Amino acid sequence: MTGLPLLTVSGVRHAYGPRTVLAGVDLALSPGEIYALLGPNGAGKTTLIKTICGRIRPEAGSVRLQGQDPARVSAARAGLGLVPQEIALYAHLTVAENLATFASLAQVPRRDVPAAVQRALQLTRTVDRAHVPVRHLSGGYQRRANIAAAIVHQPALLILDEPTVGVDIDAREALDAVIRGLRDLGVAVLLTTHDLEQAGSLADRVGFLRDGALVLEGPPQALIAEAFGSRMEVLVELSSEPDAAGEALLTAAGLSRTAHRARLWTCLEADGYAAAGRLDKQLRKAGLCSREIRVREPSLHNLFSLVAERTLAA
Ligand SMILES: Nc1ncnc2c1ncn2[C@@H]1O[C@H](COP(=O)(O)OP(=O)(O)OP(=O)(O)O)[C@@H](O)[C@H]1O
Repeated sequence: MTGLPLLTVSGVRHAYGPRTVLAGVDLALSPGEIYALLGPNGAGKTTLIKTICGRIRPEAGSVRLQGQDPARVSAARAGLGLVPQEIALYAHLTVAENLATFASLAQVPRRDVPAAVQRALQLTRTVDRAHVPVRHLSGGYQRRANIAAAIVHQPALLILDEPTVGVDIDAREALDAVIRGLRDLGVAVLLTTHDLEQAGSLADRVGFLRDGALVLEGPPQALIAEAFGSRMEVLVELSSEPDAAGEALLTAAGLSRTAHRARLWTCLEADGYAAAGRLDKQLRKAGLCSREIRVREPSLHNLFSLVAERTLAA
């Protein structure tokens, strides 16, 4: 992270009818910084992105990109590139044809278009697919081609809405490498994601949006250390889904169900390994079979649960 903020969002408020979605959001982003915006479904992430892009005018507060308001000044909008959730490319055109089209739309001078296309292909590692129609590309290549289209005019800020949707695990590393490469060139990157592994490994800072405000913000490892200290996560994977009595027992033992799998239960303990042994015995005695008990360092998943459950100390 270097220099003064490139993007400043101050006290932004927005409502859809009676429903307030953004209730005073403050956010600053510097050149060469990756910021991951996290939050449950419907938290307002996409609305905030639309506001930053100038597509929604906030009812209160302000957005400034390089000192200008993107909702009013088209030159400010030229300073950003957006990769939406759904791939937004011409499916029948090749990657290079798409990039040339997007370059022209972004008013790159005609003589500079070939070099701009080449640069975007190289930065997104899509040179080998330059002459392939987009509809024949894998999900990972389509996403990178969409990033290429968003950066062909060399914006200072790149915004990615859910970049890992439709991208398989193997292609994610390549995607992350492209995002890091852009960051290293000084591009500021703002992304929304439900992929907490990606956010934890990629972002310089994360921000949790809840109830229309950023309730927690900072470097992921520092936030995790601050929230959990030296506690470890104990994960219990049961052989089968517990019945009501089993659930009561697990809850009484201090475990809570993970969001994604009914058989996977978790708790945070100061004495992680000893606690795992204790739990194992306790569960066996009660007739609950665990397939595996793991002890690991807390992650953004734990922090996300903590924030979502509003149990974080004020
Ligand atoms: N055009 C609209 N009119 C009315 N309500 C809307 C509109 N767009 C979004 N909403 C509502 O505003 C809330 C925030 O939506 P938004 O898409 O910003 O959330 P999000 O955090 O991006 O969600 P997700 O993670 O599911 O993409 C949701 O309750 C949504 O239903």
